[in-house]
Amino acid sequence: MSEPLPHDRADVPAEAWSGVHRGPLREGEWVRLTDQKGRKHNFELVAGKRFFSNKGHLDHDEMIGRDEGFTVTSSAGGQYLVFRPLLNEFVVSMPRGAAVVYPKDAAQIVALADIYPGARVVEAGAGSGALTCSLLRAVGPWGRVTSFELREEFAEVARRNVHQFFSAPEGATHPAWDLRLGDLKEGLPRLGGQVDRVILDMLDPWNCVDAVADALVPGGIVCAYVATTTQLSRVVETLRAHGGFTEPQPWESLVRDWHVEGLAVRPGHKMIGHTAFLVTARRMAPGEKPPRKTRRPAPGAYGPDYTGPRPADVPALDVVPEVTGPDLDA
Ligand SMILES: C[S@@+](CC[C@H](N)C(=O)[O-])C[C@H]1O[C@@H](n2cnc3c(N)ncnc32)[C@H](O)[C@@H]1O
Repeated sequence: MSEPLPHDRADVPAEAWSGVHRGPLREGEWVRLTDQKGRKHNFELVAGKRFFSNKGHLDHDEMIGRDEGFTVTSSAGGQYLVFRPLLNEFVVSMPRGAAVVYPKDAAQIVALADIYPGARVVEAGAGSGALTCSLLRAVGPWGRVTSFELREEFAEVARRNVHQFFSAPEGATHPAWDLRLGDLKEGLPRLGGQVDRVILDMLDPWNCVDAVADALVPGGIVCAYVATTTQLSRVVETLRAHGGFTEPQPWESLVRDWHVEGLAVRPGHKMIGHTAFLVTARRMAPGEKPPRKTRRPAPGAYGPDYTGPRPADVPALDVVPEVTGPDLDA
């Protein structure tokens, strides 16, 4: 990217930008209380304030100044476990503008899009800033995360949440973060290329594929996060049709809790049914194309010879995927 990295906070040590705090709880920090039924309560510690629940009240002053990891008892005998919230706990309880990337998916994005310390990452949209926090953690203070957001009110929510999580000193932003108001398609070309990773969490990622291809370094990764199968199909086909990316890899992750108590060892009864799909692909070097897969038409697919009706939004494939069993060694 053309602009210099904004490491202008010599007064803030690099480790301060992890979002992790040590030592006694301070006023202004967030805490997470877990009651005896496992219910969570997250709030900011304010001297003189009280936390109320169906088990009476608790004074914030009882918690300020103590090392996290203790139990407090409320005025009506309720017991609460007190810790600072972890990043995955913070993002599901922080104020939201747009829907957030859930922790299980943020973890997959960091792993599958191979986000590393020092990486130059671009994301859109910033939304509520949930994924931004994971990306900033992964690139560290010497990386760069440029977040585009179309809507000013969402950008403001993201700014506040990121600021809150990293507990930035007054007026300081994370040194690796560059939040830009506007459309990724227009802003990306102005970054001057040399982007290592692009993460797209928006309604129409397929419309950004050309801009992403121009910005990514050879070997760079694009990762799209989409909620529906129609979006999934469209973004995969657009990446394929572009020709300058490797075969797109669609993913979904399902996470299930387990109940383990004595001989009662079984999967939990509840799980999050669906969040979104991920698609990753790597940028080829300029002028290079990936080898075409050997394919034969599948009956009933919208292939080159298909002339019947099909949903207006689903493009016909120029090549129809082979119908095979699972390739477990791939
Ligand atoms: C689902 S939200 C993103 C949530 C975010 N990743 C998080 O974890 O908090 C999608 C956001 O993308 C923004 N958006 C949609 N198209 C965009 C574009 N072309 N450029 C920048 N932002 C865009 C929307 O305004 C919306 O806030």
